[in-house]
Order: sequence, then C-alpha cells, then structure tokens
Amino acid sequence: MGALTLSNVTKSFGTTDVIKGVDLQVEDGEFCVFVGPSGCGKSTLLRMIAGLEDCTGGEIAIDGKRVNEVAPAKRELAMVFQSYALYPHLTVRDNMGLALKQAGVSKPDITKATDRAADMLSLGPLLDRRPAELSGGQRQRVAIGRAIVRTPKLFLFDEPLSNLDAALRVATRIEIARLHRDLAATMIYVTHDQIEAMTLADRIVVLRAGRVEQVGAPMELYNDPANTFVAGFIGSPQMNFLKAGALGMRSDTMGVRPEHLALSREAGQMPGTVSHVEKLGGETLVYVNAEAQGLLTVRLFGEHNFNVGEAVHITPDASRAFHFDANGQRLR
Ligand SMILES: Nc1ncnc2c1ncn2[C@@H]1O[C@H](COP(=O)(O)OP(=O)(O)OP(=O)(O)O)[C@@H](O)[C@H]1O
Repeated sequence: MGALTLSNVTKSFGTTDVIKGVDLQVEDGEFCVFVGPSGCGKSTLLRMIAGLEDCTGGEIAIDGKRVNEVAPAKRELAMVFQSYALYPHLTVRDNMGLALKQAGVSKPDITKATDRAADMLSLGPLLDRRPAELSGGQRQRVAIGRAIVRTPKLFLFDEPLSNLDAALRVATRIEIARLHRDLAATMIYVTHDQIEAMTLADRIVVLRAGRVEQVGAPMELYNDPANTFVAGFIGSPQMNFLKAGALGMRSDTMGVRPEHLALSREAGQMPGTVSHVEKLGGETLVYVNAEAQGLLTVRLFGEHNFNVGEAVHITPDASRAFHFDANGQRLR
C-alpha cells in the first residue's frame, strides 16, 4: 500500500510563497511524475512528501493517515536523489544493506533483501566493489537498490538521471520502468526532462509557480492540453503558437505542433524564410521566419534539403490545431 493524498498543501519560505495550494491524489501503485520549469516547486513538493520540509498549510496523507507530524524515517518511503550519496568506504552490498542494519534487521534477512535488489538491478557481480570502482550509472543503480531493499510504501525520485550521459539515461530510465512493473510500488518522480515524464508516467502533474496547471496521462496532456502553458511544455520540439486573427480564425492563438506544419517551396498559407536547419537523422527540423508569425518550427520526417535563406511557405493542418483565448485557456 502506498496511496498519497495532498490536500491544499502550501509552503512559504519567509514571505515567499513557493507552493500555493496543491491538491493531488496518487493511487497505490501509480507512477506519478512532477514536471515544470525550473523553480516551479517540484523538488520542494517532493521534499515535503518525504518530510524533509514542513508544510506551511494543508495536509499530506499516506494511505489515508496524516503524516505532517511524522518524521521522515517513519514515513516508510525511500528517496533517490540526483547525487547518489553512497558511502565511499562501504561496498555495494553494505551500502545497500546499511538502512536495514541500522533498523536492526537480522544478517540473513539483509543478505536476502540485498541479493534480491542486486538481482533486479543486475548488480550481482558488483556487490563487493566500492563506489569509486563503479561508473556513474552503476552508482545510481546502487542508490536505487538501496531504496528497494527497504520495501518502502512510496518511492520518491528527484531527477535521478540528470548526472548520467545520454545512453545511460535511456538504459536507467528503462530499468526504472521495469522496476515499477516488477515492484508494483507507488513512485513519485521529479524531472524537467519531458521524455522521462512521457515515457515513465501513468500520470503527469504539470506545475507552474507552485500551482498545478493540469494532471493527466501523458497522451492526454499531449492531445488535450488545458492551456498554452501545458501545450507548450508537453511535446518536443515545442508547439508553435500562431496569431490566429492573422489567419482568419476567431480564437486568439492557434497552437500547432511542429509535425503538423507542412513546408513547401511552391505555395502555402504563410510565406517565410528558412533561418536554420537541424538534421537529426530520422527527422529534420526546419526553423522558418514566418514574417508576422515570428519563428516557427517545422518537423519533417526523414532527410530534407532546405537551405538557410530559402523562401518557403507553411500550411498548418487545421484539423490538428488547438485554439486558445486571450488568457491562454483552451477553446474546445
Ligand atoms: N530553503 C529555501 N529557502 C528559500 N527559498 C527556497 C528554498 N528552497 C527552495 N526555495 C525556492 O523555492 C522555489 C522552488 O524551488 P524548487 O527547488 O522546489 O524548484 P524546482 O521546480 O525543483 O526547480 P529545479 O527544476 O530548478 O530544481 C524556488 O524559487 C527556490 O528559490
């Protein structure tokens, strides 16, 4: 069991309000990802759930029980940070088993728990090594292993992959997803990497300046964003926002994803000039200065030879466009 309820949770540091009333229900076994721009309060909210920060107001409950006054160690949760914080003088096995040892668990039970975690994370051959003898990715796996052995109700991850290189990030991300399936545990995961959010989450919570903008399954947020902020935050490259009036529309802003803009040398709805081209292998991103509409991003599949300075025309796929009012709220 590991259901989490946040009810009107607030946090202020002195006179600065950082979390401004968050309500959220995370179901037992759910993988919930907090995303949002730097400084929006993701880590603060996670640290409040962990008990590392007090709540200024509101209530945090785990399995229906208020935990505001419960010490972090008593909340039956495990936190994995960006920095692995392993003990350099201890072996992998001892690093993973330390919390159990401190809790007075018997030696055979510690061995059983660490062996099981090592097995899940393919750390078996590394159990006798010390952190200095491990790669960054291996160290992060040990930090995750250290969380698993305690069989917590809730796993809290704070940007756990941001110190890893691109290939390791992908490998460890897949490992975390597999672990979630195997353990069926509740996981709360903070990231600013939206590929991690999209691929790992059952539900994503989009935060802005201490408030929840939208909560939903990844594809729900992608296909049905509530406002320009969520529309612009979910999806990479970012959605284009066009001045709808200039295109004869009644809405204020029309949002079109880069893959839903057609690019032509001959004719189209909006004239422009190619300002930059990025060939990524499987796809080509063409940045077009579309006069009154500003800089637009067009995503083409495969390799395309558009040249900087070339005159082009852009046509949005109206059937895939999103419309927003002057306050950025979605018009449906
Ligand atoms: N101990 C503190 N004292 C004062 N202000 C703080 C403290 N901790 C965080 N803040 C402020 O609270 C806001 C939210 O910080 P937080 O670290 O939660 O953001 P974040 O969304 O996790 O950002 P990032 O993605 O950059 O890590 C920031 O404006 C930060 O400066």
